[in-house]
Amino acid sequence: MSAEIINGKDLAQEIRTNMKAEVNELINEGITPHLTVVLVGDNPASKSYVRGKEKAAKEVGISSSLIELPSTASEAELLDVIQKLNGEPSVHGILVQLPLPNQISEQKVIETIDPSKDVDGFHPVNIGRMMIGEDSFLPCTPYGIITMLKSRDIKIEGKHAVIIGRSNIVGKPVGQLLLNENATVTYCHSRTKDLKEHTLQADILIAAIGKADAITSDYVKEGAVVIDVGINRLENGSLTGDVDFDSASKKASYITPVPKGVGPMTIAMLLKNTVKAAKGLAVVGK
Ligand SMILES: NC(=O)C1=CN([C@@H]2O[C@H](COP(=O)(O)OP(=O)(O)OC[C@H]3O[C@@H](n4cnc5c(N)ncnc54)[C@H](OP(=O)(O)O)[C@@H]3O)[C@@H](O)[C@H]2O)C=CC1
Ligand SMILES: Nc1nc(=O)c2c([nH]1)NC[C@@H]1CN(c3ccc(C(=O)N[C@@H](CCC(=O)O)C(=O)O)cc3)C=[N+]21
Repeated sequence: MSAEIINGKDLAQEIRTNMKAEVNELINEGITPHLTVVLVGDNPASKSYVRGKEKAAKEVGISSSLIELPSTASEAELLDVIQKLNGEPSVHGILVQLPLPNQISEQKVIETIDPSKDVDGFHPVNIGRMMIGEDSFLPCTPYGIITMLKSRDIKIEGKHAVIIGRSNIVGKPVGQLLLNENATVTYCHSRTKDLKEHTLQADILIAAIGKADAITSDYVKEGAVVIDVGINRLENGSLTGDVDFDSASKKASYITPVPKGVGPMTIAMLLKNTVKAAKGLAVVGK
């Protein structure tokens, strides 16, 4: 079988185009959705992601601003910035770019963001609400993955989804969203014994480990849907995923590429969450 490619770049473009009218309506009502991104330090990958987000926001009419702190910034300084943004009514969404320098606790930062402005969906209130199936801000990458599956009418209910990776921002929440959609979910991680034994059972295989081209066709069941979350920069400057695209696409029924796969969808879902925040639709407590 030769897999059909789910192009996240094109789908994200379609989503942005469809969002414009909704944003315009809000602007006509006097509400311009506004996203503030906080970037600590000068990690080139983070800077490039932030630029991508600003460009996408502008395209749909969402205004955005960037607050940059030096890599030496203290935790107290960053928490102070977040508290000010929490209290600023014109700011609807707050995103603190991860990873943060070692002197700053990521968890403390995430917990300081007002859950009703947490457009990343990382705050424990949003994670908890997602877990019990209540309305919340969904984490952007998992939300993007579900949107990609639904765009092709790929059935999730009753399917066996195997997730490789269990981070709080990708692996765990994508498994939870698939469970909410009635999949049977298996999580694999670095301590999993015999990874292949699990992945070869997957109807839907999600790779989110951060190891270039690690998941070859040997790990893929014939006809599986393969979602590649990995973003790995090679020495020659090119980007590649966690999945060995050429071999895996010979067995998969659907596959997502890198680049032009999950990455652009993550940004599109961030914009959706920002509009949701601006509409005051986030019924999340503090
Ligand atoms: N496309 C997008 O929008 C996004 C892409 N990414 C990319 O996705 C990838 C994963 O990101 P993230 O979740 O933050 O990464 P983390 O490093 O936080 O987590 C990696 C996970 O993979 C597991 N793992 C590592 N090596 C193996 C292995 N050989 N076999 C099985 N499991 C393994 C780890 O296990 P253990 O828990 O035991 O250590 C861990 O759970 C990265 O390439 C990142 O750049 C991330 C966010 C958004
Ligand atoms: N608070 C926070 N929220 C995040 O959502 C977050 C974060 N921190 N830290 C880093 C990761 C990574 N991430 C990506 C988003 C889009 C692309 C993306 O659009 N990639 C393009 C390629 C871009 C290029 O060429 O450089 C693609 O895959 O086609 C990649 C990576 C969001 N993250």
